[in-house]
Amino acid sequence: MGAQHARDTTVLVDMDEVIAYYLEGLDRALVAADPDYPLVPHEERTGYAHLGGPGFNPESLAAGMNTPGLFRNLRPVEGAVEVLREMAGEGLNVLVVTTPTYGNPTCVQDKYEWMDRHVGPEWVNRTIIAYDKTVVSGAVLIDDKPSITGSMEPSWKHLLFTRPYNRYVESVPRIEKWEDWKQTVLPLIEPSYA
Ligand SMILES: Cc1cn([C@H]2C[C@H](O)[C@@H](COP(=O)(O)O)O2)c(=O)[nH]c1=O
Ligand SMILES: [Mg+2]
Repeated sequence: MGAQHARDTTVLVDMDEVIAYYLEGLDRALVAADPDYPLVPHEERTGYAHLGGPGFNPESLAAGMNTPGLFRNLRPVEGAVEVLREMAGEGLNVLVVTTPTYGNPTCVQDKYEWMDRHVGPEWVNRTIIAYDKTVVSGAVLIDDKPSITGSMEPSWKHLLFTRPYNRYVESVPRIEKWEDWKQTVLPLIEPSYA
């Protein structure tokens, strides 16, 4: 079979903190696991891995992160589901690419169920759960993590989805909010597409 597109129109979209509010769900799970857990207000997080306040117990953090059902109950980010559908409707090949939490026994199933419930059943097989996002081919990856590394030189250009803990990053182009997708995503696919 020949190539279906004359150029790569694949847009890869991260899940946690990009289309689903992971940190809200994690906070609930942390307090359930340890009522004294020192939560970090989201606006005060200084980095991606800043998940506990002074004196936090790493075992409580692990218990929260590994809570069954955590990933099933996340709230969708405003506008995200609509934009996924809109991008697909414009002929882009949209795939959701997300890293699992290995110790969470329901994480993988929860992520597929979340996509089915919030975006639609046809999006389940558009969901790639992978530790190494560099092996997934695409034109653009929209992701909140400041630095994404793996075993390959990525084919995609990273578009940083703005969250409080990545505001200090200046080296990566960013998308501030979903409604900006046309101005930010399309020029990275091909300038003439915009
Ligand atoms: C936002 C965030 C996520 N994680 C954990 C939770 C998930 O298992 C993965 C998701 O990673 P991805 O880069 O969004 O695919 O990582 C975390 O540990 N800390 C965070 O701030
Ligand atoms: Mg993320």
